[in-house]
Amino acid sequence: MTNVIHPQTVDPTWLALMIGNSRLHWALFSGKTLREAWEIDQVPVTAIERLIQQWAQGDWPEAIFPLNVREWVRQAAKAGPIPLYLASVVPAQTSIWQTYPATTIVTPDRLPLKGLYPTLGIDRALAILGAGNQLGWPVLVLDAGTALTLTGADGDRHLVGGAILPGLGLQLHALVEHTAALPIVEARSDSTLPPRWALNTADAVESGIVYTMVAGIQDFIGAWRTKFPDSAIAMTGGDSTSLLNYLQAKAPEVAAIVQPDPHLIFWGIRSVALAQLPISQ
Ligand SMILES: Nc1ncnc2c1ncn2[C@@H]1O[C@H](COP(=O)(O)OP(=O)(O)O)[C@@H](O)[C@H]1O
Ligand SMILES: CC(C)(COP(=O)(O)O)[C@@H](O)C(=O)NCCC(=O)O
Ligand SMILES: [K+]
Repeated sequence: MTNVIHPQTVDPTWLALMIGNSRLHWALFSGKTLREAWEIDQVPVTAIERLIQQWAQGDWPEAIFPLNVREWVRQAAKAGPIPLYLASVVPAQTSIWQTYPATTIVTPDRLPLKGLYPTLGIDRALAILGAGNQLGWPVLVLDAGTALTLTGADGDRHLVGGAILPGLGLQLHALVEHTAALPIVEARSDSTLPPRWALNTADAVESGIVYTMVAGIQDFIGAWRTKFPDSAIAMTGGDSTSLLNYLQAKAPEVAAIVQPDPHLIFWGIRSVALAQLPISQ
């Protein structure tokens, strides 16, 4: 069981929410300190409306707040509605959260980054900002979520560009959905490499997807390092542990320069919140 946490500092409590295509990613901060991070599954729009109403009335729905943070948020809310910093790549969900009275939508124009294109995902912009703040610039971010995105910025915080492909889970599921005879294959839990020359269907699917993804990642990292030899490289997202384990098995020298950090997007959101909230630096 996780320990119940309580607000002990004078720094304000605030919440960060990143709405991804698979899950809602939450973090509870006091001031600049991340106290707890958790994920919940996508919730249908009607259910969210109910949850937000409940929350605005001082009830802390278990569907959103795990037991160990409920006492913290309950106490912190005595001082007024807890600020919520929201970023979303699912437009249908974004507006609903504005019915909560203390929501700030994080938009790209608030971020100290250059050269962003209008339709760039806010998750990608925040992850590159978070990674640059933590590791320095230039920086390349791999975000292994529903999609696998690669996003790079130079030493001047200027977006160099990136790439988008179906993520590990999505590739496995899409192949099953669009074929008649292929079985559901989950990536193996120990993230060991499958046999490359597979002799059964499940291994063949896993081999095809894993080896091509890892080769693609190696190729992109190599190309980035040719441009920016000393650049930091960071990886985040739900499949980052699996992919990094595969990379470690296949190309340990490449894996060694990739820094995993599950909270890159939250570090990006934090820099927006710090500029607005009364937080001691
Ligand atoms: N507990 C989990 N529940 C759901 N997906 C998970 C979980 N752990 C790892 N994953 C992997 O995370 C991927 C989604 O990554 P995530 O970062 O949550 O995506 P998004 O940011 O698009 O919501 C899925 O493809 C799945 O393989
Ligand atoms: C590429 C994405 C779907 C990734 O979303 P995720 O896998 O994190 O849910 C998202 O960043 C997005 O909708 N981007 C807009 C297009 C772009 O970044 O160019
Ligand atoms: K992603």
